[in-house]
Amino acid sequence: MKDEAPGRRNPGTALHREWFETIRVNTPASERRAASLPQRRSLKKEWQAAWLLNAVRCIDLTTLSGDDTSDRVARLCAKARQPIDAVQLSALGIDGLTTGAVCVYPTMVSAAKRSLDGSGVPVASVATGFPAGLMPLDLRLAEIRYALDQGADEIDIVISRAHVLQGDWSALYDELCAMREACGGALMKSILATGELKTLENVAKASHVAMQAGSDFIKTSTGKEPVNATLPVSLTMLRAIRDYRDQTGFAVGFKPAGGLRTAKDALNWQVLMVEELGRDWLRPNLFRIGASSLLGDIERQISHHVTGRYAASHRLAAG
Ligand SMILES: O=C[C@H](O)COP(=O)(O)O
Repeated sequence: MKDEAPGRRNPGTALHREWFETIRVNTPASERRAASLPQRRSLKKEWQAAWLLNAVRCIDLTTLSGDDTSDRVARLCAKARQPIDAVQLSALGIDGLTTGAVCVYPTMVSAAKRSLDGSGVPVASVATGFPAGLMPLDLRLAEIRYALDQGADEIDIVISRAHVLQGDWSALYDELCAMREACGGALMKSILATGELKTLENVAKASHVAMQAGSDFIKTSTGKEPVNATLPVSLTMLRAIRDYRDQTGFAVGFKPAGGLRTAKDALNWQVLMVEELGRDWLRPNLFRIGASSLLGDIERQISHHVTGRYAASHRLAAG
């Protein structure tokens, strides 16, 4: 796999409709497969803690609220630097654990960069008219450039759902290529907003176009759609990632986001990754979990693993 270099970028390809035009997705079969996951791998207790710690290092710790302030972002960044209590980590023989990134609105990037200075934790910014993306393209591209000027290391863009719903794959591809170019050296994660794409076939096709246009990650949702990340949608996207790897040799990352709140979710998504793509994908350069409130439950489970009891929520470091 060509994914070892830290700054790896997906070079993309020309638009190859033949890679996706005939795709058919058996929705009931995908749903059955997703539903069977929790039973497929019963993780032993001692391994659960390791899987949960791995989930932590893959979290894009997120705040995307209308009432965000630089103080809230600073608290979030403090959590990103030290997501799990140091005493508990040392009981597990680990030190230096951080989240994968923090994810904020463009106007919060500079506050996040200040708070994360020297930590090595990247700052991801949403852009392109997040969450709906219904702005003229030049303004969406200008927003990417603004976020980069503020210091963003990664850009989470949203696609135009209308292009997918109308089957206008050239328009989607061209728009994404323009965004990819505007991202320069920053990683581009493309949010498909799958809850608004109507069918799993559309999800599969949009995934292919996003990767062909050079997305470094494909991401399920903004967290603002009525339906956000689900296991059947994720299964469809992972199979598209596998196809793209088979066609090009390039490993694109995956980011489920929106509604992941429990340690069980973190385990289920990792099991899905391993079963569909293999263990190589379970690291931050190929797997991120976009979540605003998942860390609290993981902390509770880690605390229980170390001490044998659940800590009161005010004793945990997660906000
Ligand atoms: O990209 C991340 C999502 O906006 C987070 O969604 P969430 O608040 O449901 O965890």
